[in-house]
Amino acid sequence: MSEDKAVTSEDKGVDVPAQRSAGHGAPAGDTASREVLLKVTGLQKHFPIKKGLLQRNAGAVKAVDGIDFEVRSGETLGVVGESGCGKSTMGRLITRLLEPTAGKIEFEGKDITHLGVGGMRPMRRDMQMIFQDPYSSLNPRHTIGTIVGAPFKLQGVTPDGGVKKEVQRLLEVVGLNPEHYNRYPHEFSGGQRQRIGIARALALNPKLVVADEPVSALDVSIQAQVVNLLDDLQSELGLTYVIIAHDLSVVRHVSDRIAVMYLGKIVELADRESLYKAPMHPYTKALLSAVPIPDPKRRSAKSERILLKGDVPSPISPPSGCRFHTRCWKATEVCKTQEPPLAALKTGHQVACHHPENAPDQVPGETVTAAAREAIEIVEVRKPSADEPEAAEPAADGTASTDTPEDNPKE
Ligand SMILES: Nc1ncnc2c1ncn2[C@@H]1O[C@H](COP(=O)(O)OP(=O)(O)OP(=O)(O)O)[C@@H](O)[C@H]1O
Repeated sequence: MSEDKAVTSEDKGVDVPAQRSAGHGAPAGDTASREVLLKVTGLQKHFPIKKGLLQRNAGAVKAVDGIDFEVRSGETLGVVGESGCGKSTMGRLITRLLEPTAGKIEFEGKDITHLGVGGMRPMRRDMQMIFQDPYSSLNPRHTIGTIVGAPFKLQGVTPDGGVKKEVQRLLEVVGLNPEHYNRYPHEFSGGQRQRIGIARALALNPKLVVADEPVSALDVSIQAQVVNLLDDLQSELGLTYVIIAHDLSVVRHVSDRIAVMYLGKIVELADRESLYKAPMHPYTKALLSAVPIPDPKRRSAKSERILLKGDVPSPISPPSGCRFHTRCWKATEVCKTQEPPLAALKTGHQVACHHPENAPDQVPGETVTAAAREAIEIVEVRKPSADEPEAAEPAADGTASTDTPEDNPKE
């Protein structure tokens, strides 16, 4: 998230005092050299399906089915994929809101995979979650002061100067008026409510923040403001993020690395630049083809969108071999039978594909199946005319965002 950040908190008049002590939150730069904060190995979550009066086991929803990744201190890992591919389950597993079926989760080198409520209590301060829907995640009967101050109560912590003063400071940090301490959630707009959720997540000075679709419930014009706020807070407070989104355009400007998930698996994991410039997995290529092109020079070029036919298969009985083979236009016989491993085909770029794009074919000489030839439809995307406004997109420089009065944070 670091290097192309264009708007600072000062630019936006957001006063973000330094909160975290030195050591964490190293200055922006090469995240690869930083220490690993979170390490996930072979992580699985299978939700059992029970049937009948006797509640017999009738299979399982393989929501997360063996994933490996690391998150380094101070970096942002974006996690993308279509609805139902296991992103939220992954987020809830790593923050230990869900018990994993198998695999290992290490936080700062400590195995937290099966820690109980008591064991997790001290860790809760270090890892927080921001949820998708700011409307339902805030209790309508509680004031903002009570909501943002709740983590102190839960953890039995009294900040210097008292809870009220600290909550008011946090409200200011996220760009809200501290005098609105006694107001209720319904008195705030969607973007402001998400700021309240962010203030609550920051209360205990966490190291890792997992944001599950933090802007998808918000108006497009507000999305950029919230994304930029998260970006600023990361630089100021040295936070580490896992940001989950179904849309590659949301994580584009804020991620250092991006993991693409499909049916419970990570199919591609790469540095942001590498992924956007030369995606290797056909699924990623299809997702990217749906993202608006931000470069005005390239925008005038013809743009083709890859439409994947058919629905995402059921995670109860995912396809054999490569799970994407039923929707892939490059699928061959080997894809039906052998699951491709997630392998580094380039420095900082891993992919699980027998026939990757922008990389040597891993199983050359195979013939594309008849079904694969019918798997997609290519649609030419109409180029916007010169006088046509373009869709606002969360941009690092916030230029696509309109500061609507509705979300003017301090009003
Ligand atoms: N508690 C549960 N019990 C049974 N199945 C579940 C449960 N939670 C999630 N699932 C299933 O697991 C799969 C992955 O769901 P998940 O919410 O993690 O995906 P997602 O990628 O975050 O999608 P979305 O963006 O729609 O939330 C889905 O098929 C979902 O129906």
